[in-house]
Amino acid sequence: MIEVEHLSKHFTVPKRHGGRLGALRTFLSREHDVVRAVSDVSFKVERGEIVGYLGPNGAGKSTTIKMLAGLLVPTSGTLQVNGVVPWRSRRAFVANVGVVFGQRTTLWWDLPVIESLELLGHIYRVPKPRFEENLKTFTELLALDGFLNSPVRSLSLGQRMRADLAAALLHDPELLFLDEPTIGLDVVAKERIREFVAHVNETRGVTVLLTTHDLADVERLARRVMIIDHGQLLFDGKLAALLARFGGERHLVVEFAEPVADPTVEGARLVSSDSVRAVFAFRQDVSAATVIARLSARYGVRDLSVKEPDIEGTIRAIYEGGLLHA
Ligand SMILES: Nc1ncnc2c1ncn2[C@@H]1O[C@H](COP(=O)(O)OP(=O)(O)OP(=O)(O)O)[C@@H](O)[C@H]1O
Repeated sequence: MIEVEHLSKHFTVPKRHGGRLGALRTFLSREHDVVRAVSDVSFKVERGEIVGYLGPNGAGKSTTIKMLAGLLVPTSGTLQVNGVVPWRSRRAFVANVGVVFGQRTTLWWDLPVIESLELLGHIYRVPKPRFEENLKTFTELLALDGFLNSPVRSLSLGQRMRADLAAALLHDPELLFLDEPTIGLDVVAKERIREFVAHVNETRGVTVLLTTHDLADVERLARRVMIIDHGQLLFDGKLAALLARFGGERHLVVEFAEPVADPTVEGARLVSSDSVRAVFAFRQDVSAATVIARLSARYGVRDLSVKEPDIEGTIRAIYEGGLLHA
């Protein structure tokens, strides 16, 4: 369904100068830096999968999604969605894809929700009976009826997100891009969105690529995760495999008082180290207090924290400790 090979996107930005008059020098200079937002990324997504696309801020997630959605042209590499190159055949492409950006709506701000949906039905040429059927289904599943006649600008964030989801799926796309679909929602509203996404995936076979910072979304929906950082794909596999590889142990993240080269401590293994920071992993049956005591006896420690091997902790440790770079 999605085939991405050696995909890269580089942006050229004015070189930033620091110091006194830095802003003026930045403004006047003709020098440029290259931001490698996405760098040599390859993956495939099969029909019917839900894949979590994760990474810290600025990792390259949105840039990848924008290329997949045909909104950005890659610098190099190839990309096909359903056999179509998105930015070359926008019309053929959008017919089969739905996109929901949590941060902004695709609906018309001043129109009642129902009119936005009808307008989209016309734009996508959804046959009338199919439109009515989908509207009925989504109204039930997403409980839209209380606000179908309200203008989008008057909706709560949760209501707007539900309306956006219905809008993205009205034309029966086979693929759905969800970019932070639960951002800013309360627990109940988040769960409703997750339930709906799981339902359309199960009953309609809709393939979903999900970008989120909320790992409960991933835990609930995605069996497979891809992790990107600094534009590079660091992990692609089952969530369970990621947790088995990095989650089986607890991690001790240490900040030393001074730079330490190759720190060691009995009972824990060094996962990564970078001047004053180091990450150690240790087994569940080893006491954290013992490892900490041994460490502080040997080195000056400014700060430390123990990370439990839950999904949240595991993935945060991966981002912070660069575990996958190791
Ligand atoms: N149009 C642009 N021009 C220049 N640089 C850009 C542009 N778009 C993105 N970047 C840079 O590319 C890198 C990747 O950005 P991107 O928005 O893809 O990250 P992200 O993983 O989606 O982050 P977030 O979780 O914060 O949304 C960042 O360094 C960003 O500043």
